[in-house]
Amino acid sequence: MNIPGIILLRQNFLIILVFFGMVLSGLIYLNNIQCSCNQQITEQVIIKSKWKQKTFGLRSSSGLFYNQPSALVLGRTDVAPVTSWSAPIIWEGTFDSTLIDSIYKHQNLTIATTVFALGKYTRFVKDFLESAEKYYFVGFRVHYYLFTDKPESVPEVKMGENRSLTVRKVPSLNRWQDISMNRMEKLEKLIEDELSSEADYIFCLDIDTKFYGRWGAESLGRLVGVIHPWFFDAPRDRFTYERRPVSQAYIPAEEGDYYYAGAAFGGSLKDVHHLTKTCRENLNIDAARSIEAVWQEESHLNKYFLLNKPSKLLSPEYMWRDINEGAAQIKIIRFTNVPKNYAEVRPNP
Ligand SMILES: CC(=O)N[C@H]1[C@@H](OP(=O)(O)OP(=O)(O)OC[C@H]2O[C@@H](n3ccc(=O)[nH]c3=O)[C@H](O)[C@@H]2O)O[C@H](CO)[C@H](O)[C@@H]1O
Ligand SMILES: [Mn+2]
Repeated sequence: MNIPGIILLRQNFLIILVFFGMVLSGLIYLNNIQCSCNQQITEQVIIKSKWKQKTFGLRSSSGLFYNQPSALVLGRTDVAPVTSWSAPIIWEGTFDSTLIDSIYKHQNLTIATTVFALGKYTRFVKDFLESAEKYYFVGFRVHYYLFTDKPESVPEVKMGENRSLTVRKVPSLNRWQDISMNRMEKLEKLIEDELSSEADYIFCLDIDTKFYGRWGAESLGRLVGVIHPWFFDAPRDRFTYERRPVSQAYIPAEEGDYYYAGAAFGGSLKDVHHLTKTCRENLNIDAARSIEAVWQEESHLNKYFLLNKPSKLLSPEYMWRDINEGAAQIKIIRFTNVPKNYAEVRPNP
């Protein structure tokens, strides 16, 4: 080969080399993009599966005897057993406790249950815990979390098998409204930091309360609200929703489904985490504008449930006015407020 021929060959060789170099770096670039995508997907999967979700379905045992459910006849005709968005409303006579317990026992559940007792409200702890041990999720694993500013005053209560109590010290607060509202933030943190790998469901309850009847697996659901005992038969324009548009809890007179109690709500960890986070954020926005909703976090909870419909509602049997009060529709009082002298027990009016 002559000299110009050799030069030509070398030039072609260089061009081919550069071409392959470009293809190779292109491939490396694409591969990197794919890797970082995979990484993002893995992270998403981890975030999603952070919540311990069991999806066993509603398994039942053979050989279990119970009354045949009817497609035609309602268990109750004097109350509504379902909402207009097809969520069940749990009333006595609408479920079979033996069947429900047997279904949920298969799932080996842990139910976290939170209460707050600050200041003089520590006096309610003993009756709450003792009555819960008798009636609340009997036969299931229950982990109570009690937040108090006086851990030393928490009484010794004998816990059943698979049942435990964790006491957390929290700072005292001067206003009952702040104590009540502050629960949302504390619950949000508890779920985030500790419960995700520990519990399957959570219920958040008032402490000035007592159980008098079964509260069991019929109450379990993704997002659970309790119909307030004073408003189950009232028209929505009479509900004590927050009516000032400046508040994040605002609900106009022509909107609203039910009036829900602030004293009891629950559901899956993921859903209750979202609920507490949203309410805490909205409480903070209101506070920054120097506005406090008429019924504090209960107002924000009602706004949340208007925009995020509960998947299950509990009738006022699950949060009644007082053990000595009745109503035609209340066939059993499961959980009720205990009477209190507001002026004496609260730190401020
Ligand atoms: C039946 C019902 O739905 N009750 C709600 C209602 O009034 P309540 O009269 O039930 O409110 P409350 O005085 O019981 O306060 C709510 C909770 O805050 C805690 N606490 C309060 C004061 C105190 O000094 N120490 C203390 O620990 C305690 O856990 C108590 O159960 O409105 C409140 C907010 O405005 C809450 O939404 C309550 O859940
Ligand atoms: Mn209360």
